[in-house]
Amino acid sequence: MTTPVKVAVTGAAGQICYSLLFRIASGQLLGPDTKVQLRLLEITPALKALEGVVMELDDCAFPLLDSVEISDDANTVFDGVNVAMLVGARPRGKGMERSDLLEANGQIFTGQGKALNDHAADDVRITVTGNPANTNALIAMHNAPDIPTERFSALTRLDHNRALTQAAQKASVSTPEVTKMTIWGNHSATQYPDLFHAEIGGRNAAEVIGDQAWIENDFIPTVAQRGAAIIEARGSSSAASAANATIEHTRLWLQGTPEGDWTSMAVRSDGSYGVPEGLISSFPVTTKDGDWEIVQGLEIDEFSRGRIDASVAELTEERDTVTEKGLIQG
Ligand SMILES: NC(=O)C1=CN([C@@H]2O[C@H](COP(=O)(O)OP(=O)(O)OC[C@H]3O[C@@H](n4cnc5c(N)ncnc54)[C@H](O)[C@@H]3O)[C@@H](O)[C@H]2O)C=CC1
Ligand SMILES: O=C([O-])CC(=O)C(=O)O
Repeated sequence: MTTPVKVAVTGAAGQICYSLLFRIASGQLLGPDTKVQLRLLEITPALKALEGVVMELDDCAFPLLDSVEISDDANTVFDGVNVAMLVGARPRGKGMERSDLLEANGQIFTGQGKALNDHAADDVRITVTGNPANTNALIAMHNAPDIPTERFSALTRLDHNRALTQAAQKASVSTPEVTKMTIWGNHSATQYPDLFHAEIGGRNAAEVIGDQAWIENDFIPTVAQRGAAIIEARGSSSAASAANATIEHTRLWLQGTPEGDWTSMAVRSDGSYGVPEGLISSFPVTTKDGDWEIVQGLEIDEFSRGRIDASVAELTEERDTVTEKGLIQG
């Protein structure tokens, strides 16, 4: 057994966390040899519900769960944490876009950025799931000047997984046959799920599928609108699949992407692929030992260029909005 890892999770009494916490505690994030200390943040009115969740965690008698602490104070929860999963934020309802949540949620990430800056462990790795995830991560990053910017990320692995399944079903293969999937841009309706650099059974995925109309009129909108379709069907937003993706995103970041494959992760742009430096945008990323690198050298044709630019334009607008609101300094 190695030293226990301190994992902070916000929004711990919410829907996503009702799946996420149990999977972390059972070892699915850090593996079978690492104990976990859970640090759970909620707003004061939700602490009672969170106590109930903690009772249930106790009742699982997870061998790897070393301790659980709860609080409504971010400074306490983030003290010494190695991993922070920022899930706590209001979800959208029917007919809303995720960016409509900036007003309600943006502020949360100024305070949490500052608290992480002042209290997290030196090796902290931070993932934002709460929407609008890219711009919330940008806000947290700007409010944590002492934390290296590469420690901040936002979740697009859920979109990546959605794209894997749509492609696998179309090609009548199982999901592990689909590799090198990329989600570019924003976790929003403008995101660009890219089949042109993906592979199916080691061959170019777009060529294997051989149906440009399906890619444009079916695949891309289905993946990009999947969150809304789930809200329409379930009456509330995806929870178990979001928890699954949050685990997978962080596990891959800590343990590394498999040889010959990559993941999608929204990280601070260094200007790669013409994405303005400083935006938190989704890229194809390889990871190793807790570090990530944007995959370089992919050729971007006119179709992909237009899609990436449209999503990045939206991210730029969101950044301008939060700058105007004073949530980040321009
Ligand atoms: N990036 C992604 O792929 C996905 C993101 N989401 C987003 O994740 C967020 C959470 O979704 P759910 O768990 O379904 O929502 P939920 O409403 O069930 O839970 C959110 C929880 O966050 C708590 N919370 C609110 N403000 C907080 C604060 N300042 N500090 C700590 N906790 C706070 C609330 O009390 C609530 O318990 C939403 O913004 C949703 O849109 C959901 C699915 C996928
Ligand atoms: O659509 C939503 O609001 C929740 C979410 O981000 C997703 O399911 O991708």
